[in-house]
Amino acid sequence: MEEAVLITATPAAHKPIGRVTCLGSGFVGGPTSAVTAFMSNVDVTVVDINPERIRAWNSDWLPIYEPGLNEIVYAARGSPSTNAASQYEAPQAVPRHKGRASLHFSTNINKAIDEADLIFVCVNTPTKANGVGRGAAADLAFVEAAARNIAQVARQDKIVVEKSTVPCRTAQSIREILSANANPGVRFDVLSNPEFLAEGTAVRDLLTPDRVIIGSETTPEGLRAAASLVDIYSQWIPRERIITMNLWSSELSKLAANALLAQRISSVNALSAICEATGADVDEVSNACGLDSRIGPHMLKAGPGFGGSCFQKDIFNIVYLSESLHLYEVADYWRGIINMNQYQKNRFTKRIISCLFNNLTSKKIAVLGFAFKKDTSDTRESPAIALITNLIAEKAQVAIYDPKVKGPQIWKELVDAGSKAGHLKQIVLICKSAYEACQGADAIIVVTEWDEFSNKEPVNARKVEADQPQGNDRLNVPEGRRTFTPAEFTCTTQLVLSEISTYLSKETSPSLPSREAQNTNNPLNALSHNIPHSTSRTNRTKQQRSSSPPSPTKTPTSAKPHTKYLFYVDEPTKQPPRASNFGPEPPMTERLDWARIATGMRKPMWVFDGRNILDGAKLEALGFRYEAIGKASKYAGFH
Ligand SMILES: NC(=O)C1=CN([C@@H]2O[C@H](COP(=O)(O)OP(=O)(O)OC[C@H]3O[C@@H](n4cnc5c(N)ncnc54)[C@H](O)[C@@H]3O)[C@@H](O)[C@H]2O)C=CC1
Ligand SMILES: O=C(O)[C@H]1O[C@H](OP(=O)(O)OP(=O)(O)OC[C@H]2O[C@@H](n3ccc(=O)[nH]c3=O)[C@H](O)[C@@H]2O)[C@H](O)[C@@H](O)[C@@H]1O
Repeated sequence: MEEAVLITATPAAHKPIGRVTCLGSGFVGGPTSAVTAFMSNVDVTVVDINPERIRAWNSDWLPIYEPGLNEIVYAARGSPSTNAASQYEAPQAVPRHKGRASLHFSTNINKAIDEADLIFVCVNTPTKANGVGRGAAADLAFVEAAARNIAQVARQDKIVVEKSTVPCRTAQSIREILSANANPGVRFDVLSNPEFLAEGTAVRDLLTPDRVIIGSETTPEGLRAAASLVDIYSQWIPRERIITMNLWSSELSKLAANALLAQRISSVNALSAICEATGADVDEVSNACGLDSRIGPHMLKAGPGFGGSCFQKDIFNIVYLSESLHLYEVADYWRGIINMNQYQKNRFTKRIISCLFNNLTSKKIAVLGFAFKKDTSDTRESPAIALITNLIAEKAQVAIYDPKVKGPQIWKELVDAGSKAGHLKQIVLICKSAYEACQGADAIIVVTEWDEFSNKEPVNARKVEADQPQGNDRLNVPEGRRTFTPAEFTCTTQLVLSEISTYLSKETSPSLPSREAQNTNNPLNALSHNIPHSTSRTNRTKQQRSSSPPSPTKTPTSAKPHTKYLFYVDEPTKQPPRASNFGPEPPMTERLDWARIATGMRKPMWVFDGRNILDGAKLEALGFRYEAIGKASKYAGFH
């Protein structure tokens, strides 16, 4: 068996990388390329077979929503705004970070492959829908097509980096496809470099990852290729967080990490069912367990079942692998996590139906949130889809509001889940505000934990700091210095960028690579330097202003002028010229006024909190009947 190898010194003759091409401009390819172009000295060209996506990446209206992403893309593109007539002025304030554009989006795939020294493969790897392994194995058609394309076009040696999540030993298949189709004299080295970013925190995760994994062959050529990639990442990531290992360990580590994370969520969701039956409170149980340092606090939040494009797919991948290896008990173990997730989704719907007197016919149900989690526009496998499909089957009228998901995307998901488009138009309403959705409703269901829905007191930053400085470990902030808590961190673009800017500029931080500490041209510094302190166009609400943690300029940890708080608008006020899923982001709204909602609802007024983001006592004081995941029901099953 090959042993894991830690590259401590860069092998002498490895190739310096100047140009990187990324195949796939999705949730991974786009942000990863943007941060790489922004933080390193390489030029990155992102290509995609979907021209609409590339058009969107080249426009003011990016195809995905991620806090902090707009600013980095605009800066790295070096072309602040493509629409001169736009009222969207924020990008003009962003400087060119290197004095030139180093991030490009293109549909000319062959040219980009030909010019690249290193190619990231960030294409989709969905679960197979047909044939052998249907419903479980990974569909590698996009990966194979990408490999063939690279082999046919390349006229010089390339390093091919598998960034997509793939089954263990896929690098072997890629290598065979590349060498079988290669032009004479062209050599390919294949690396595995799985991505661990989570949506909603992608920029932060890419800027300050817990670790970067690079798998390579342990031959001199393989190690040299790995060293080339280490060189890129080490321009902004501390070297000790860049781990090298053999290819198969790297591929399996990605699947394993996702399976372990999903397993925690299914475990806590299973406990939530016990809580509801016994009167225990799942938040209290999670907190009690998470304070054990061996368990840790993350990924222990009960909810309506996990969503997103990867957890289920990657566990199915392990199930399929286990069965292929005749490890049936192992396969059953992992399959149990998905079964529990499905059970949780159905359980939540059943509880709602039970409370509503087992009759939803013609009742108006407001669904708050459609994205699979907050701070993303992604809807893949969102628990909202199964929930709404169930409500439709019960003949309810459904009004949906999500601050970042566009109407056409919601229609598409519901049609893909089996609803008829014509029927949907009659019974589903997509609303521009939560107030519109809740007007005249019999019940409200909170499916996504967007901050604006919560009526809980914002986290008291100072108290959390004193109690549990858990946000700091991820950022490796030196002892005694304050940073934002994870909850604050994920809230807004401003927090993400200003905190990261502060972090990267700390000259005394022992964990920073010296390049960052000494680099006065650090692009993040420039980014915050040049953004005017204008409140006139800010989309921050009164409440956000009063409840936000203090500006880094006012904290003792960040006295530098360039760490000032960013008042930044990332939403254009003008509609884009075409109708599509890719449009301007609507402004973030203030927190919901639940008293106002109460005045417009039908009685009895139900609120079903799928995320435990509401203060039930406050709602009950307003006359609502409040039910929450993992808390004993007061009403279900009594009719
Ligand atoms: N979404 C996430 O948060 C994460 C995803 N991953 C993994 O990364 C991979 C990509 O995921 P996403 O970015 O979410 O998928 P995505 O579906 O958003 O993007 C994939 C893109 O690749 C393009 N594409 C397909 N074949 C191509 C080709 N031959 N040449 C150029 N472009 C091509 C597609 O048109 C699409 O735009 C998957 O394997 C996924 O499991 C890993 C970590 C996080
Ligand atoms: O491979 C991937 O695609 C990525 O999958 C997840 O990231 P992501 O799916 O974007 O988001 P998570 O924060 O992990 O949430 C996944 C789902 O679990 C739910 N969740 C999460 C955490 C929790 O405590 N409880 C809970 O129900 C979320 O609401 C969401 O529906 C992993 O966290 C990433 O590390 C990984 O790179």
